[in-house]
Amino acid sequence: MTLPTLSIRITDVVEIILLSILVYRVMLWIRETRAWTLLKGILVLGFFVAVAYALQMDTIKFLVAKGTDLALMAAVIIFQPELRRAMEQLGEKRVLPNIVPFDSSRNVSERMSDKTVNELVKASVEMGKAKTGALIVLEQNVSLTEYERTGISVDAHVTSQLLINIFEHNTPLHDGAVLVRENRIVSATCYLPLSDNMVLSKELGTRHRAGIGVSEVTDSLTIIISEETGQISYAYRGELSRGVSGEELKARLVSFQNKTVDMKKFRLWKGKTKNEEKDSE
Ligand SMILES: Nc1ncnc2c1ncn2[C@@H]1O[C@H](COP(=O)(O)OP(=O)(O)OP(=O)(O)O)[C@@H](O)[C@H]1O
Repeated sequence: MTLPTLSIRITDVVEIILLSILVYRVMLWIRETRAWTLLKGILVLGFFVAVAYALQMDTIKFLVAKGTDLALMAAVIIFQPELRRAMEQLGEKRVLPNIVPFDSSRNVSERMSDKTVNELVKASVEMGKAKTGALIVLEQNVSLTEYERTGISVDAHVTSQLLINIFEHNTPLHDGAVLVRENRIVSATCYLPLSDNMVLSKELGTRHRAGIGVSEVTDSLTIIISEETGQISYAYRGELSRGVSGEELKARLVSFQNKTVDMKKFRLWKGKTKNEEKDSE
């Protein structure tokens, strides 16, 4: 008996590596999202289907054959937010933008200036002391344009006075969230997606849920000031850090600021953005 000769080309090896990375990334994604629970359900269902196939149960086999396409479509609809987030994360990995330099999501992010960090901290501490409720979202690589559209356009430098004024009770702009891009307040009264995380403390109302919600679906950092307690909190990647001090907030903002340092280098050859021009004026 002659054994078949195996000819492995270099492209086969590359293909195996790429597929392994893809499977690994998909598994990580499943682990981090609601899809994990679904996967466990599918595994149980898969076991029963396998039994049905082994025992030649024709009706079940017929239903499975007809229902697979429908189930795939339903999964895409149900997991639309997670799939969208996964695609956005792929864009954030700085693989595509280096190949496709006109990727618009890159244009909106820049390292915040030290002045902006100080103004944000000052405003948060003062609003905390006065128990003025506030919700401030700081954009990073994922564009917040879709939430910006739900609010009133502002376009002004970040200053503590302006932030305090915006969130002042019974003023037209105090409700909802303020969005900050680079060193500017771009919009106020914005409506954010609420987090549906069941594990969150029942004490947390809609302001906190909205702050966490936007941090789950984007890479933004949200500062939340509680109207009830005056506590300063921040949310990042769905995690809430509650009751932080001014110093702690500042440290967090400084590390947030440093995350995008290399964006400047990237944009040296692209010229100044609209806001950079305004800021340098
Ligand atoms: N989806 C949303 N997007 C943006 N802002 C929201 C959203 N939902 C609620 N808010 C803001 O939160 C305010 C209500 O806060 P609520 O008291 O329910 O929350 P909370 O988390 O308990 O905060 P606090 O500790 O300040 O009371 C609203 O007046 C509004 O300004």
